[in-house]
Amino acid sequence: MAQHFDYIALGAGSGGIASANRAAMRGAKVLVIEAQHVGGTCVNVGCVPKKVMWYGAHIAEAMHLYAKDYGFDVTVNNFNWNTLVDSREAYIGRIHDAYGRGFANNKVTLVNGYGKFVNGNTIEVNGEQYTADHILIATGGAPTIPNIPGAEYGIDSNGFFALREQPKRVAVVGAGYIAVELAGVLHALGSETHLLVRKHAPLRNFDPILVDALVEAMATDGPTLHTHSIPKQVVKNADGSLTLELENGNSLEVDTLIWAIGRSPATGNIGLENTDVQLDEKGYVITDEQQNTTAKGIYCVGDIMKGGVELTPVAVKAGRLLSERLFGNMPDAKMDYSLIPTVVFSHPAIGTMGLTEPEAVEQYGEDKVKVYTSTFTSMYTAVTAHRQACKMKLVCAGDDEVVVGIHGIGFGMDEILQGFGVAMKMGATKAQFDAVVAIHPTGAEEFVTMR
Ligand SMILES: Cc1cc2nc3c(=O)[nH]c(=O)nc-3n(C[C@H](O)[C@H](O)[C@H](O)COP(=O)(O)OP(=O)(O)OC[C@H]3O[C@@H](n4cnc5c(N)ncnc54)[C@H](O)[C@@H]3O)c2cc1C
Ligand SMILES: NC(=O)c1ccc[n+]([C@@H]2O[C@H](COP(=O)([O-])OP(=O)(O)OC[C@H]3O[C@@H](n4cnc5c(N)ncnc54)[C@H](O)[C@@H]3O)[C@@H](O)[C@H]2O)c1
Repeated sequence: MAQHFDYIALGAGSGGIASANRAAMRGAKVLVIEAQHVGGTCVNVGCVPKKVMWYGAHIAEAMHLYAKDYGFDVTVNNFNWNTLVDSREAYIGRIHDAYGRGFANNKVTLVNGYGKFVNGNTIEVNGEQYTADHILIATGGAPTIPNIPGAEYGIDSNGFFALREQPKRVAVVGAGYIAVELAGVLHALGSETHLLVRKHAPLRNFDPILVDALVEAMATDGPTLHTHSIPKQVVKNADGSLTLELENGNSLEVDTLIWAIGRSPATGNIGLENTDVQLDEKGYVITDEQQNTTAKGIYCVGDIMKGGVELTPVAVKAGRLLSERLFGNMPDAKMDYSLIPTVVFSHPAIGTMGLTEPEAVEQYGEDKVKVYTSTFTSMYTAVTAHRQACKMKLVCAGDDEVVVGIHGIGFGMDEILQGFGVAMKMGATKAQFDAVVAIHPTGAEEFVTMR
């Protein structure tokens, strides 16, 4: 006999955990099924280990680039990659424990195993069947590997987090968040790092002020950027090194190759053919604005959702709102996918929300868009030989100059954006930004003093 639950979450990542706990808090009998580690991509091979490595890179930069001019005579005898990895994994272990306590407190049942739909209200895992009135699919995604000869000699972001030895020479292929973040970390920690992008720059869909400043920062103190560089073939050499052959005729020899060319949704092997859930041509789940799939009683949040935004807080919020709708007496609850702030943990960090300048011009017309910018040297680096630029931009639209885009790159930008996000979400105008007294001396004050 199948065990029956009010709610099953397939996948205990950002979306599944948040939704399951909220449903249980609202009185539902909940089952979570997880094939690997609780916490999903974010906790195990995403945001969390990435941010730890980024902090490690910060410490390296402080010692190598800045300490001397602050008067410290620092001699670094050794950097032990494994110590950093051990500290990181121990921290992740403590997060796993916290999730376990959360599930226990909320009386959520966890089953470890790979779940598959048997029909629209039944999931089978480890040979057992479980039924529910409501089922959430939150299975996340996996890194994409290109279809070229020798691609298998490369690793992906999961492989990066599994590295127990620091690569001496490394190539990172891709131009998105992951490529930029991993290349920045590897470079700062001392690997000879090459970042290969297909077009003229990384993060090319971000506001041009960010792209230009990032490229400038990379040229000064960052990984070697190879533009217009498309891998054609990877050859493994007798000494174990890899030669990356490019379509433009160039080649590059490295010890480790990391593919960071995007991710694909994990929907291909979960028995969706036994349900009425429809996928788009790339395998993303089609939903309406309340996370309903095309199958009654089956919902979806997170990275597998068509038209979604692949960020942890998005999966978490959508998951919680769905549970409020299903079990919390909030029939109209739905996620607002507009104006989502995001940070790239590059060197220096990027924070961005809303429209880029080109997008605003296209949407409102050139004469309705006014742009304010600020360029300065972060005070943290200004007293050193490694001066690092901060660049900020406000994109305003209409006669009221509503702030429709906020973009910044520079020291502290990762922590600055959240508060301005509140103002933007409330529809703040440039005049309202200016009405706030600045906090001095900070980088954030530039956003309220731009002329
Ligand atoms: C390197 C990297 C860095 C990132 N950094 C950030 C960041 O700094 N900030 C940010 O906001 N976002 C970041 N992200 C994105 C973020 O991790 C994802 O958006 C988020 O994890 C998506 O949550 P999810 O619930 O959709 O899926 P996931 O977190 O991927 O969880 C899905 C879970 O489902 C499980 N699963 C899959 N199929 C089955 C099955 N059949 N049965 C049982 N379990 C199954 C998987 O094992 C997994 O645990 C990063 C991603 C990566 C890869
Ligand atoms: N700081 C953060 O919040 C953070 C960090 C990491 C990831 N994420 C999330 O995870 C998602 C996935 O990140 P990602 O970096 O894998 O994907 P992405 O979509 O951001 O970037 C993929 C990049 O690879 C390039 N590319 C695609 N195919 C290629 C090929 N064959 N050869 C060379 N380049 C190719 C694309 O042009 C694109 O620039 C992001 O969109 C983001 O939402 C967020």
